[in-house]
Amino acid sequence: MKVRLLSIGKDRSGLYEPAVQEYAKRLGHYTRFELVEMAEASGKRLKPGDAKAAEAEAILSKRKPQDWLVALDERGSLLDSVELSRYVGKAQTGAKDLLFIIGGDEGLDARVRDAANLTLSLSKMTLPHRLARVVLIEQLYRAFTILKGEPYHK
Ligand SMILES: C[S@@+](CC[C@H](N)C(=O)[O-])C[C@H]1O[C@@H](n2cnc3c(N)ncnc32)[C@H](O)[C@@H]1O
Repeated sequence: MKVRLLSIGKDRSGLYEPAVQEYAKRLGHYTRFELVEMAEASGKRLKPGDAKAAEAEAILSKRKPQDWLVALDERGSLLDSVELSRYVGKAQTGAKDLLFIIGGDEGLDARVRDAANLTLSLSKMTLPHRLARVVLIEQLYRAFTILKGEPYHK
């Protein structure tokens, strides 16, 4: 199984990158894991709606036939950690790969949300996309430890 976490835009502050790298390393013990970063289209002087549409096209071009696409959005479904681990486990037993998508400053285009197998909310609050990436990657690590019955999750 392969898990990819695709995000739009860079962590200009550098605040979150060490945590992301730490959890990426840990996740690598459980699954093939890849971080994918794409440039924000808003930097290309497009209007916000056009930028989101351009990003949607680039995001959807990364989807492979065996991927379950999970779009991160504050209006999505709220799962607890065990429910997320079950979702990951279902993908694993179904020989599916997981492609998680975190949007940029403007959020995700409706085309990405519509194409998703799951729209996942981390909370009803809006998080900066880089912080959302840290929370998600920790929850993915947690999900694999739950699937293995390891004591990390209490
Ligand atoms: C700054 S937010 C964009 C907010 C934008 N106004 C919107 O309506 O989507 C950037 C990205 O971070 C992720 N994100 C932020 N808060 C989130 C939350 N509570 N749950 C899930 N994803 C979140 C989403 O992928 C979102 O597209």
